[in-house]
Amino acid sequence: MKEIIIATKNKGKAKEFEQMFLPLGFEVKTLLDYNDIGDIEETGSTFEENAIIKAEELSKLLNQIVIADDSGLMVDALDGAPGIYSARFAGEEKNDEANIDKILQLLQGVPDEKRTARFYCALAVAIPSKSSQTVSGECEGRILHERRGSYGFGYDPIFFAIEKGKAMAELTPEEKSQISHRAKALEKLKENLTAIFE
Ligand SMILES: O=P(O)(O)OP(=O)(O)OP(=O)(O)OC[C@H]1O[C@@H](n2cnc3c(O)ncnc32)[C@H](O)[C@@H]1O
Ligand SMILES: [Mg+2]
Repeated sequence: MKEIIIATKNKGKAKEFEQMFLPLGFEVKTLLDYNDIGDIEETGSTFEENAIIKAEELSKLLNQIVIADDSGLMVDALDGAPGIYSARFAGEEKNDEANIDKILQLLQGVPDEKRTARFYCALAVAIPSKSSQTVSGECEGRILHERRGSYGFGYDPIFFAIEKGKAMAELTPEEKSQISHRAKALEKLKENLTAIFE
């Protein structure tokens, strides 16, 4: 099987990429398979910049085509926060549960109609000695008042996905990949980038 490398250390993302790339005939490798490679610092000011930083750094190291995902949650009542800081919203240790608690606390007393939010995903593709490309996808939703469901990862338990009428964490992997920000970005990648899929 062909192989595609994703510059991520996030287990939830890695699982989703495995499931989404399998039908395309790709086996996914991630930074979880290269444990001698350290953390790549996300110094950009947009999702796109951070995705490019991650993809290019690993692509240079391995001299291979690499995809990276920079994603996050944008809450309207918090002026778009946590945004690019989603992973470390409640502290450097990147704790999903603490991040969720912080969102719920900040939105205490905020009524449903003001709890609108979206997930955003930028995917960057770095190809050795070519310039990098990015695509993005979004998924509209609302922040719930409490956790629901046990699928997925990250902020999924408190994100009500409008298109499905359910919490993201109540969706099976197949259902999530019909509507997610990540799946939408990947769709565009398939259209735009024949180089990795030929
Ligand atoms: O940088 P890598 O190694 O890929 O892993 P990361 O977890 O640090 O990933 P990001 O920097 O892109 O931060 C993404 C944050 O947004 C959250 N997130 C992204 N996609 C999500 C999804 O599909 N469902 C729930 N939360 C998501 C995720 O939990 C993180 O807190
Ligand atoms: Mg990160």
